[in-house]
Amino acid sequence: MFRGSSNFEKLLDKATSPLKLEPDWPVIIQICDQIRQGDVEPKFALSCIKKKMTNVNPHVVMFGLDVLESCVKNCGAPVHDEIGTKPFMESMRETIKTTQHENARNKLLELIQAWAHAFRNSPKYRCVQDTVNILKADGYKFPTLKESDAMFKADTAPEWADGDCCHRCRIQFSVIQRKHHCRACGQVFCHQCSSKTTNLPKYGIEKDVRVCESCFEKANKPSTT
Ligand SMILES: O=P(O)(O)O[C@@H]1[C@H](O)[C@H](OP(=O)(O)O)[C@@H](O)[C@H](O)[C@H]1O
Ligand SMILES: [Zn+2]
Ligand SMILES: [Zn+2]
Repeated sequence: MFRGSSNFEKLLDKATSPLKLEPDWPVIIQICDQIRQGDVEPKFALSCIKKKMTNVNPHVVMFGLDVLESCVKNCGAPVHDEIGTKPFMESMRETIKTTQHENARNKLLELIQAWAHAFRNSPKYRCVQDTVNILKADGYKFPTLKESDAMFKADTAPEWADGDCCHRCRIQFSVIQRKHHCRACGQVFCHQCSSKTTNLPKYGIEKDVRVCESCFEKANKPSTT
């Protein structure tokens, strides 16, 4: 875990270097991949990104916002679960109130508005819309919403299901018969039914991870073309 974090921090410092003249998208994509592959905890990643918001250098702040925007768009629920919390939203409000950089303030208002729109049907992330309402009540002016900003295109691995027996052979789990999860379908299996591994590029998972028999076959069937 520690290695992943230090590697993540190096990537983030590179992506937000004040020496850069424009966003370093290849590095930003690597950062998103690290989160999507589980190489770094989303909570840790976002705490590092948040620190960039308070940097004295406006370039660092703006590049940090580019990283934040990309992670929210590309990493799915693990990141949404972090930003859609009251503490995170409060820290964003604090940044909007205290930052010396007008561009950063406007970019953050734009992002929070886009997230509120994207999460409009998710009560779980209600505090994002609440934050927009509070900021409006505080007199902040939001830019016109661009629908495209609120489209999260990421195809992310499904959340893990729970169960007391194997999804495929129905054997009951016990102290001996341990549970395992397929990273492709998210279902719970015994070891015998999920002993294979494969990468899942469609979910941004480049390394081999545990999958069930049927997901292994699907991921490795010869293409018909
Ligand atoms: O070994 P355990 O103590 O039962 O814990 C299980 C392992 O962590 C499994 O990881 P894996 O899928 O990578 O095997 C995970 O899928 C299960 O949900 C956990 O219950
Ligand atoms: Zn089984
Ligand atoms: Zn599966």
